[in-house]
Amino acid sequence: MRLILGSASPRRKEILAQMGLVPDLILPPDIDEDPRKGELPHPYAARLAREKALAVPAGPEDVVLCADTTVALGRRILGKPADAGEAAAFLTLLAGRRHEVITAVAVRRGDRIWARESVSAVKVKRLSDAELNGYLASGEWQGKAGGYGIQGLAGAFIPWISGSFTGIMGLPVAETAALLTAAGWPVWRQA
Ligand SMILES: Cc1cn([C@H]2C[C@H](O)[C@@H](COP(=O)(O)OP(=O)(O)OP(=O)(O)O)O2)c(=O)[nH]c1=O
Repeated sequence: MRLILGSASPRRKEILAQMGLVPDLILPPDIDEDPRKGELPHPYAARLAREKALAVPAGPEDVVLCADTTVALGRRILGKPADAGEAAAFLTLLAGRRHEVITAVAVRRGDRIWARESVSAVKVKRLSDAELNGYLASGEWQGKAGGYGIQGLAGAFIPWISGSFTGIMGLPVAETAALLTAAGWPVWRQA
């Protein structure tokens, strides 16, 4: 039995380490992440996490862990910005209001899949041009849903959250521990 992290996200590897877990293998899935026409943020995140878990090649006893983090502004899905212009547009949309961050986690062992969602509310303060431009210049928006990472410089833009900090970062520890345990992975053995 091996633990396979199906993710290219360095944050997910770090958060697993925080849980005392080191994956035997990291195999990032390659799936189409485009939302379907009219697809809402919650079903989208849940679908992607499952599709990622199914796309990772694994033996029947291996435990595969995948997740998807989606920023939702009402019915709108904000994914990873393609470039600085899109990151600026996302941050401008998010500034001065609350949004949701959904991280869906899926664990697969053989044909069985266990899945859960972590939902957090995040408030972003109003942003000055200096803040926005400074953040864009940092490049930290790259590869992050909604164009920001709460764990980095953008933490200064976020006065309030309700939910799970690790969920916003990409892997909610409580839900992940529960799913791994359900799938038979001994979460506390290595602690
Ligand atoms: C909102 C937010 C997202 N993120 C990151 C977590 C995820 O890596 C990324 C969302 O993209 P995902 O598609 O969930 O994950 P990924 O493409 O990085 O990796 P993989 O699909 O291989 O698992 O955004 C932060 O690091 N901090 C934040 O505050």
